[in-house]
Amino acid sequence: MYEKITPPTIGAKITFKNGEPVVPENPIIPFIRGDGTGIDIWPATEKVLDAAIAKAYKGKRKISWFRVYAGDEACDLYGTYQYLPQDTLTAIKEYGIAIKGPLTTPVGGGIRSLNVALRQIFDLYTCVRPCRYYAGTPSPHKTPEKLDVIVYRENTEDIYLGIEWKQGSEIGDRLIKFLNEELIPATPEHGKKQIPLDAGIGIKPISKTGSQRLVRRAIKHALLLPKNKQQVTLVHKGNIMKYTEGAFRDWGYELATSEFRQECVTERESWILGNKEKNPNISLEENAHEIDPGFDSLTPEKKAQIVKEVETVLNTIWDSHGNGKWKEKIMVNDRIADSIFQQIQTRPDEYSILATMNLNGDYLSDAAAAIVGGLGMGPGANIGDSCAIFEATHGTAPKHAGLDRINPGSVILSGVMMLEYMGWQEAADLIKKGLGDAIVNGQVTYDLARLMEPPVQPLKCSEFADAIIKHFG
Ligand SMILES: NC(=O)C1=CN([C@@H]2O[C@H](COP(=O)(O)OP(=O)(O)OC[C@H]3O[C@@H](n4cnc5c(N)ncnc54)[C@H](OP(=O)(O)O)[C@@H]3O)[C@@H](O)[C@H]2O)C=CC1
Ligand SMILES: O=C(O)CCC(=O)C(=O)O
Ligand SMILES: [Mg+2]
Repeated sequence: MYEKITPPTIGAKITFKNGEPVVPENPIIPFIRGDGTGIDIWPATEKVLDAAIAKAYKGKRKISWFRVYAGDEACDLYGTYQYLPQDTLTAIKEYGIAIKGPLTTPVGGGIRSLNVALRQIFDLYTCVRPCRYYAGTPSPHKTPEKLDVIVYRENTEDIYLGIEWKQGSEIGDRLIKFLNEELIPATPEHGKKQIPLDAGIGIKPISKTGSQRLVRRAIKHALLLPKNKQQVTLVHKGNIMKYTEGAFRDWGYELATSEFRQECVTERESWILGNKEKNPNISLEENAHEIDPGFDSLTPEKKAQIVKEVETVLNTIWDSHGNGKWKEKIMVNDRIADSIFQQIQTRPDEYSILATMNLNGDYLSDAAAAIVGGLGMGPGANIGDSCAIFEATHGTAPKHAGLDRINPGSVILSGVMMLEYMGWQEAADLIKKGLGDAIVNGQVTYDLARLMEPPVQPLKCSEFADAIIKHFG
């Protein structure tokens, strides 16, 4: 079945039932070491995960690691250009849960991203990237502890679908001609716009299905959070990209107010309900005026539309959500993407789950990780309905590769997410404690050491793993 790899002889498969993993006591889990700093990070990660599982379950539970290959080391084993061998895909499909280090993607030309390919091949449509602060972690921000968000990033579409044509290519030029001469003139709202003839072209598909399945998972996650964190913010640039990013917002609200009607309230609904609670005799017009600051300058049609919105909200959810009951529901709001980048810095404690499309989530997860300690502290998970692959937010950081100095924290914390996903909470908790205590004691790698005051001597990557294990307690 496999060309060049052999699964462990001991261990059993993880299966999936209704989208959730069913985990045996001794699961076989494929891992990809990764390019660049993967060579340093993976051994540290494996050591910490194994030690935590051994301590938590005293031999009753154990992972049988199954080494599979992707990226540069796959080419070494399987031959030139064999970046993602069939063996690796077969193993991940068969065993259901995998964990990986970072993989290189060249800029401009060359292969398309192996990381993105894995997400698309296994339909891992949800990328979950929590950004929370560990006490004692140095940060350029004054109050990093106020940020505790989870980026829920759509993981399979948007421009990451990779449908693009190079400037000057035959099909690219044909497409531009077709758009300029036929489709744009046939669309009155585009007026006389034209695409420059020397443009490269990329396609940005955002589907209703893709958007709603992502928002569904985000809301389900919010339901499990403490009351004060039960909020989902739809992040988009819908003012500019109305039918892709704007549609993502609209489909998100549509899903929240249909599938989760009893559990959710939208921000606008909360204003309407709140206005009536403050003044039970408020008219529909006055209420509409309150929720829309520019109401007076709107056209009569637009005013009527907002009044109708107020009436519909009060008619449909006053009984279930009024009289303050909405405060117990999941708040669903939306923010424009550029604004959310400043909001997570200036008002971090106002946000919880940030549901995004693919590109916005990619940017936002690096930015949020920077606030709570940098990319060395940014874990992640790619989750589908019958497979999950855990990986850090960061890339291969090539200049640090092979020097035993990079911070393995983000892949270790991705391992923590994997253990939690498997239901192995006790082992996950040990690692979180060990990592937190190591940081509080100033036992950190170079990235955190350089920000600490007073400065501390940095630990090596491997030493940081040992320090985490020592602090299991
Ligand atoms: N999922 C994946 O596998 C991903 C792969 N990539 C790929 O990785 C390659 C390199 O990308 P690049 O843009 O350099 O981004 P990287 O995320 O690899 O690194 C950028 C910088 O972030 C810091 N950093 C990254 N990882 C860590 C860590 N574990 N601990 C501490 N600091 C860290 C380092 O900063 P400093 O030097 O200042 O300390 C590093 O130089 C590209 O080919 C890219 O496509 C990128 C993102 C995700
Ligand atoms: O695949 C890559 O090379 C980059 C992907 C990335 O930046 C991410 O998923 O965060
Ligand atoms: Mg990224």
